Amino acid sequence: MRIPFTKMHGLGNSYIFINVFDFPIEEHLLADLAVAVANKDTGIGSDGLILIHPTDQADVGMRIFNKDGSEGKNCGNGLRCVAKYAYEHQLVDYRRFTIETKAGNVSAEVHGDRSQVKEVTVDMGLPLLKRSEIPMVGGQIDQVVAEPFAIDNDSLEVTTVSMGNPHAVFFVDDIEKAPLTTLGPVIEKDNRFPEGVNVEFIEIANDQEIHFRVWERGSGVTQACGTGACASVVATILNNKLEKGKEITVHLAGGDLYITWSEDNHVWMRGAAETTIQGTYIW
Ligand SMILES: N[C@H](CCC[C@H](N)C(=O)O)C(=O)O
Repeated sequence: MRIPFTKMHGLGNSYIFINVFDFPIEEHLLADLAVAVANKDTGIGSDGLILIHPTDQADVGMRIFNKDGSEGKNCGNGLRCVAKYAYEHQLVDYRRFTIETKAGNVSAEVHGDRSQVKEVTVDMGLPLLKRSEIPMVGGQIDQVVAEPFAIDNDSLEVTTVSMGNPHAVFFVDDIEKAPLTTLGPVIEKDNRFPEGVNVEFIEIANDQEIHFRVWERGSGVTQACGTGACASVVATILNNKLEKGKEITVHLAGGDLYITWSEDNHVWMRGAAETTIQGTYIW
């Protein structure tokens, strides 16, 4: 197959995008295609695959597949790239439009002209906070906020938030010493998370900034995670470490995202989206 693709990233969290409006792909090929394109040696190299597809539920649709071929229900960095692509390629007529995800619709607004969108704002909707919505098993209390979480020989405290996809957030005193590659993969697959989980470590810098590192479900360490940044700001506010309604700067490995958990409970994400390669993948 000769597959036209565009490689884009949000703060270094990169995906291979296929415009299904022009190039439909059979469903049974998608997981293997995600693994193939993500491979830096034999493929293109990315954190996964994203399809931009027609839908009657929104202006455009997004499906996201992790590096291991698993399908995620949402992707914040992917959404900003999809919005950029859709506006620049005239799949949509206006700067504000809706995007369907497996977790429901979101609304996006692009900033910049059709020749090059630099930044996108997304209303990510409401965070899901119930244990059953994460999902997480074990424990009785309906919301998981600073809950004791024994793992290997460590005893941590976990706060869980779903942005349509599951996130386990842990607070550390020094982000550079976060056990990202030691505990990340273990927590990702822990049986308390029946659908797996994205794992975030957070250091509070001040009342408007946090430092962030992530081990992603299905992709491992990535430079950035948009839904993770949203979940982390919500978790920090649930722990009374930050104030609701203020724009928080999240310093990720790949750059900064600006997140607000507003008084009406919507989570807003603002950040960059960039195109790096357009080409044909031979598979
Ligand atoms: N690994 C995630 C999907 C990608 C999310 C991330 N790249 C983002 O920007 O939100 C999951 O399986 O839920």
